[in-house]
Amino acid sequence: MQAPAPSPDPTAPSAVSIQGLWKHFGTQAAVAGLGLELPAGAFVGLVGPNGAGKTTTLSMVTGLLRPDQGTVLIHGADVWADPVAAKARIGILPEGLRMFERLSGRELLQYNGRLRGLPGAEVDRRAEELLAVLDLAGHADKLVADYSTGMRKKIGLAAALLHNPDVLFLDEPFEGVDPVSAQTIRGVLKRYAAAGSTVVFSSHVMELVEQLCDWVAVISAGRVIAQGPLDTVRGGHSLHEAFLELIGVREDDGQALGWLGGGDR
Ligand SMILES: Nc1ncnc2c1ncn2[C@@H]1O[C@H](COP(=O)(O)OP(=O)(O)OP(=O)(O)O)[C@@H](O)[C@H]1O
Repeated sequence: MQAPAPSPDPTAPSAVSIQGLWKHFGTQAAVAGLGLELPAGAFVGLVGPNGAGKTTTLSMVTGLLRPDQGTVLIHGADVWADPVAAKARIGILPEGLRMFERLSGRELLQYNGRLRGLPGAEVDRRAEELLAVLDLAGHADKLVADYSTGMRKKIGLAAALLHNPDVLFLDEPFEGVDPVSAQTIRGVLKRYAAAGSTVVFSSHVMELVEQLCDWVAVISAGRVIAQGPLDTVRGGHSLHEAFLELIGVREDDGQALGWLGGGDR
């Protein structure tokens, strides 16, 4: 049986340190002074309602979108001042990942491995292991263009893990993934985290976050409104209940949609 992941030490230096992060789109502040400290070795769930700013935050934290203001450190390396050092330590599975569609799954991993500066033989060894563990060995020579949604998530995850990063960021890794593939992805992530690496993923599925994560950050309107160990954030309730409470669920005023489902057409 696999050993449980060691609990993160909140006093250890942060794996990810975000301070005063801002991003405007036109006049709208999508991320509004967001701050976050994530301990090394934590399995972090980033939750928040639609439009809260999770994807925008992850894009800025991983060097894909330039912030208006603020700093992001990955194990002390500044993502925007020292991108080469910071990016060497991270793996990313973005939402709606665009990939080289005319490469096969195996070629995509070989290409990514060489980009990361790994020796060819090591890339081949790791790629074959990842393809096998993620149940993609039988599809390794198929073009990525012909992969299903779940297969795309899995090959994207393999590409993000190939250089064995210290911190892995995943935006909605389970969206559109069937239960079998989800189980495979969960297994790989747990194994990765059990070895002391840090995982940060966004999700709307509270049950999944409760199952996997030992650390949670709740984002609303571009800010962090709660962060800490899972048990502290949910405070004796389910995460679902705590989330609704923190966000402040809007009451139905009883007036809207009065026509819906009635006899009036
Ligand atoms: N490129 C863009 N141009 C304009 N507005 C944007 C852009 N990207 C995001 N936004 C806006 O910023 C806000 C935050 O969006 P973001 O995608 O970060 O939220 P999210 O928490 O990931 O949402 P969801 O859970 O629905 O994926 C939203 O109001 C969104 O409309």
